[in-house]
Amino acid sequence: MRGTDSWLPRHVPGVHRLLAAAGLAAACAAALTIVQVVLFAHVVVAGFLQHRGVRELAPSLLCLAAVAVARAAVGWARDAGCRVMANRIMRELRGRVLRRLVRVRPGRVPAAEAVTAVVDGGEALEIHLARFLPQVMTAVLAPPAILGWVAFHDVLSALVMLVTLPLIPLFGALIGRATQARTRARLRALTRMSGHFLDVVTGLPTLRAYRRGRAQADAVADNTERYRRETMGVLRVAFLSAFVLELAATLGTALVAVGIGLRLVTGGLGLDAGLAILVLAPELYGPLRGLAAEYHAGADGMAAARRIDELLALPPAVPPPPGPPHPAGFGIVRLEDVTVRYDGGPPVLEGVSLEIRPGERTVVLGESGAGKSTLLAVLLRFVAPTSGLVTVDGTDLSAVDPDEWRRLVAWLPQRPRLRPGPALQAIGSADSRSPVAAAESVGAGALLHRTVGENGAGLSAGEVRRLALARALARPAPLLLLDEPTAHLDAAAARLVIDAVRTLPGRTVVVATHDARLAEGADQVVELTAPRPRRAADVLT
Ligand SMILES: Nc1ncnc2c1ncn2[C@@H]1O[C@H](COP(=O)(O)OP(=O)(O)OP(=O)(O)O)[C@@H](O)[C@H]1O
Repeated sequence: MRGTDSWLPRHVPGVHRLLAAAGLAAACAAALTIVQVVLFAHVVVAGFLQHRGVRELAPSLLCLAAVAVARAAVGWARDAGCRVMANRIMRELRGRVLRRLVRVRPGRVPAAEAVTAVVDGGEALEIHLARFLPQVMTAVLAPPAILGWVAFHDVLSALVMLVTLPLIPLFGALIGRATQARTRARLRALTRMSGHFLDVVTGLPTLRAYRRGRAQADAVADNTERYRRETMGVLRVAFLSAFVLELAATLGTALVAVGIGLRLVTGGLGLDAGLAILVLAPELYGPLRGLAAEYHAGADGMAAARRIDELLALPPAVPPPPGPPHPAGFGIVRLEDVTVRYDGGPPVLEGVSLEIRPGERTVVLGESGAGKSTLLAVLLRFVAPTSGLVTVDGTDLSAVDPDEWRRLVAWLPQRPRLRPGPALQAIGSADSRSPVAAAESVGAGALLHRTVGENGAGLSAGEVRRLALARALARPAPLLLLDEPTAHLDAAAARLVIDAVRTLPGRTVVVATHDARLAEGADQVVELTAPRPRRAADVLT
C-alpha cells in the first residue's frame, strides 16, 4: 500500500500540487482553530467570571465571528479545490490508461475488466484524491500544531494527549490491515461480477437457444451474493473501526478533562487556559478520526490505483520507436523471415518472407489457424514479430510510429464491429471518401438507411461484413488489409465483393481468406500452411 501511495505523486502529474494545496489549507485551518478556541475561552472567562459587558467584549466577539467564518471558508476552499484538482488529475490518468489500452495487443485486457478499472476504479481513486489525501495532510499537520500550543500552556495535558493520541493511528493501522485484504477482495468480486454479467448479456441469444438461462441466472445470483458478502464485510470493519476510534478519542478527551478539572480545583491552572485546552482536545483527535473515517475510501482508491498501475505497465503490442518517429511513407513492404509466437508459445507464423508491392493484390490463403489473421496483425502492428524483419521501402517498420503507420492502412477485421447508429454514419468517418459509392460497390447500398444496433444487432453477419468492407474501402488509405471479406455471404453477394476487391485502382490490397475465388487474377498468392512444425510460407505465383 505504501508503494502505491508513493506511486501516485511520482506517476500522476498534479498530485504534488494537490498535496501542497491541501497542506496549506490544513496549516491555515489549524492556526485558525487555535485562535478561535483561545478567543472563545477569553470571551467566556471575561463574560462570566469578570462580568464584562457585551459592549466591552464586542471586538473579541467580532474577531471570534470573523475567525469562525474564515475557518469555514478555508474548509470549503480546501474541499472544492481538491475536488476540482482530483477531477483534473483523473481526467488525465483515465486518458493515459485508455491510450495504453489501445496500444496493448487487442484482446489482452478483457473489456469488462478495463471498464471496471477505468470507471469504478477511477471513481474510487478520485475520491481518494479529493477526500483521503487532504485528510492525510490535516492529520499530519493539525495535531502537532495543537500539541505545541497545549505544551506551551500546560505540559501535563500535553503529555496526556501525547500518550493517548497514538492510540488512534495504532487502532486504525490494526483495523486497516484487516480492511486492506477485504477491500481487495471486494474489488475482485466487483470485477468478476461485472465481467460475468457482461458475458451473460452478450451471450443471451445463445444461452436462450441452449436453455441455459436459469443456470446463468443462478450464476449471476451467486456472483451478486459474493459481492454483497464482501461489501458487508467491508462495512462491518468500517463500523467497528468508527466505534473503536470514537472510544479512543473520547477516553483521551476524558483523561485530559480530569487532569484539567483537578488542577482548576487546586488552582494549578488558569480557567482560560484550562477551558481552551479542554475545547482543543476534541480538535486534536478529530483529524485522526476523520482520517479513519476516510480510510475505507482511501483503501478503495489505493486498490484501484494498483490496478491502474498494472494496466499502465502492460507492454505495448509493438515497442515504441527507438528514436524520433520516422515519417511513414508507403512503398514496398517486405517481410523477411518473420516468426511470431504469442506469449512465448509455439510459432503461429514461422520464417515467413514475402514482398507486398504498391498497387498489387496479394492473396493469403491457408487453412484455419494457419496464421493469416496474425500476418495481418503484424502488418497492422498489433503484433511485433518475435524474430525477423518487416520493412517499408527499406526502413524497419518498428522505427515508425504505429499511429502514423496505421493512418496509411484500412482494415476489414475478421470479426468486424460497427458503431451503433445510422448505417451511413457507422461506415463513414471524417476522412472517408464516397462511402455511398463504396457501399454500392459491395452490394450494401440498400443497407445504408438501416440502423446498426449494439454489437451489430438488427443486421445479419453478412450485412455487417459488407458494411464494414465499405467502411474500409471508403478510407483513403493506400494499404488495404481485408480479413475474410466473403465470409457469411451467398454466392451472388460474394461475387460482387470479389469483383469490387479486384478493381481497386491505386490501392495495395492484402486479402486473407479461405476463399480461393479471391485469388483469381491476383498479382501474388501466398499459401500459409499450418503443419506442426510449420513450414515457411510458399509463394506460389
Ligand atoms: N491473441 C492470441 N493469443 C494466442 N494465440 C493466438 C492469438 N491469436 C491467434 N492465436 C493463435 O494463432 C494461430 C493462428 O491464428 P490466426 O487467427 O492467425 O489464424 P487464421 O489463419 O487467421 O485462422 P482462421 O482462418 O480460422 O481465421 C491459432 O492457432 C490461434 O489459436
